[in-house]
Amino acid sequence: MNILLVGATGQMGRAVSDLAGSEIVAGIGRSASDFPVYETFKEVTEDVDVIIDFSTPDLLEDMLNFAEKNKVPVVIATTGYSEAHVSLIEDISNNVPIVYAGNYSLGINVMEQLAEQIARTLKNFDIEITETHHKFKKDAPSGTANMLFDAVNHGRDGKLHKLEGRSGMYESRDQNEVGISSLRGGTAVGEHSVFFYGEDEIIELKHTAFSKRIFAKGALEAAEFLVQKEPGLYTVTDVLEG
Ligand SMILES: NC(=O)C1=CN([C@@H]2O[C@H](COP(=O)(O)OP(=O)(O)OC[C@H]3O[C@@H](n4cnc5c(N)ncnc54)[C@H](OP(=O)(O)O)[C@@H]3O)[C@@H](O)[C@H]2O)C=CC1
Ligand SMILES: O=C(O)C1=N[C@H](C(=O)O)C[C@H](O)C1
Repeated sequence: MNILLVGATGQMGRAVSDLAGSEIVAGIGRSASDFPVYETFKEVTEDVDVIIDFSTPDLLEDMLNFAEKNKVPVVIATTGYSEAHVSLIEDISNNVPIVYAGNYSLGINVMEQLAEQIARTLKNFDIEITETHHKFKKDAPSGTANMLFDAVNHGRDGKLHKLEGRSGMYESRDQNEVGISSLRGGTAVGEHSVFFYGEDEIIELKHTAFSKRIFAKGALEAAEFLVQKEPGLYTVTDVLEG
């Protein structure tokens, strides 16, 4: 594969290039690397089979314009998108194949399915989500916490709503709220828990990432999957199922 790596010299960009080596033919970023790194998409002249993006929402529009114009599939791993950004991803996926996920690890994608199943079965349990990341992370809640919310909300037929951080006075807990708490510090790679609180019992589903390598590996597998595919919006579960 000839890969264009967006966010090439960031923490995740370096994890991807360490694994992919010479498959990275160019990057988008603001520092130098072993391969050509451009600040804008219009400078890219290399033949590209697939784009892998670990960068910032600010680059989304230019990246999707480049992908559509050159008919190049895209693996989107960046988080922190607005609803308008997500609509744009959905629109462009009518013309180019896209995998879009807030987390490319294997474990989180199975955890999503388990969380949905527990939410559906234990209808009266209160649900809370926590996430912990390194001190450099820019967005909160994490993309993964949002995915886990979507999973439990699906299990409760769309009746749930998010409460991002609690502060102040409350009469009582709204049965349909899901509190999402974000912790930031040090070098924490990524920890996510979904708690289900019942009467005299608690279930905690917990995932801990010990390296950034797992996300890079998952994104590269998604890229291999995508180069064969028709336009559409795909998930990591689609990648795992081949
Ligand atoms: N889906 C998943 O599995 C995962 C997703 N992520 C997500 O990936 C994204 C990147 O994470 P991470 O690598 O830790 O972050 P970094 O801040 O380390 O990397 C972001 C990179 O994007 C570059 N960049 C930012 N703005 C621009 C711009 N306007 N033009 C060109 N380059 C730009 C930065 O350049 P500069 O250094 O010069 O600012 C930096 O190199 C985040 O959204 C994160 O949440 C992370 C891990 C896993
Ligand atoms: O910024 C990170 O580091 C991570 N971001 C993703 C997220 O927002 O969920 C995935 C992973 O947890 C690491």
